[in-house]
Amino acid sequence: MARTPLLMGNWKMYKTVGESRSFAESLAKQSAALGASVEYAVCAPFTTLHVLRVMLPSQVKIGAQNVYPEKEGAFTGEIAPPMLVEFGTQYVLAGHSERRTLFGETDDLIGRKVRAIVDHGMRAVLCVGENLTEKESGQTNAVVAGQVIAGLASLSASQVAESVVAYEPVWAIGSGKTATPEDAQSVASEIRKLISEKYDASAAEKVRILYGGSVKPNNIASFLSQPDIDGALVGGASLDATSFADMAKAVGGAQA
Ligand SMILES: O=C[C@H](O)COP(=O)(O)O
Repeated sequence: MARTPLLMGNWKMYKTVGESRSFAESLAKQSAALGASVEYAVCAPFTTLHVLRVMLPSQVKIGAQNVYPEKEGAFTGEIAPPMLVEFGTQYVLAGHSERRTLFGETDDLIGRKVRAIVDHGMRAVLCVGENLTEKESGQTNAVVAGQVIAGLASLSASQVAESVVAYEPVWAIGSGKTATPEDAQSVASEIRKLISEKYDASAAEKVRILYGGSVKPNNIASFLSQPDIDGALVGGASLDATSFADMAKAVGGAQA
């Protein structure tokens, strides 16, 4: 069964409402690049979700970068799943390395976020990846496996099948360095094998695995052409509409 490729931008803490409007207008002019066989999404700051939902080409889904795992309550500064649903949010990132390292998010909290995202009918994008020290000491697969198991722990096999895992080596994020497509494929293949063992073959076959870390228009196809890599989670290169459209064209080509 073929998995639908997913090109997902993560805008991080970039773009005001005005800048988001300009992005949407520019991408709308280039919407011919958005082929029907690929799924597109932008994970944007909360303040821009409404304008993006209204203005982005309809092929591009709305994603959020974070959520708090409670329906409502006295959690100052946090955002609840129903608030995201109301904006038409379909994807939510959980466990991005910047959340893990800068904000101290633990595997336990990330697992609760994944559970809350799925419970509210959105799709979780569980981000995993090793840092440089872990890579250099040969721990990549062990670190990634631990994060995958903990992040998905509360989901059933059919819920895992509908979720997304983004493999993002921490040392490749925003650094201009990427994993080689072969190394990224090797980790993606290990993730799929692990999901088959922990859940079932159907979940492993259906779950989409993305690569992230310094993906650009000129290298995205080399990742998407790997058998276990189903898309990309793109930071910096997703901020410019023409760059996003160029990646969309490259993804279409890689899957053709
Ligand atoms: O979520 C996206 C990743 O952090 C990758 O960011 P980057 O494409 O700027 O390296």
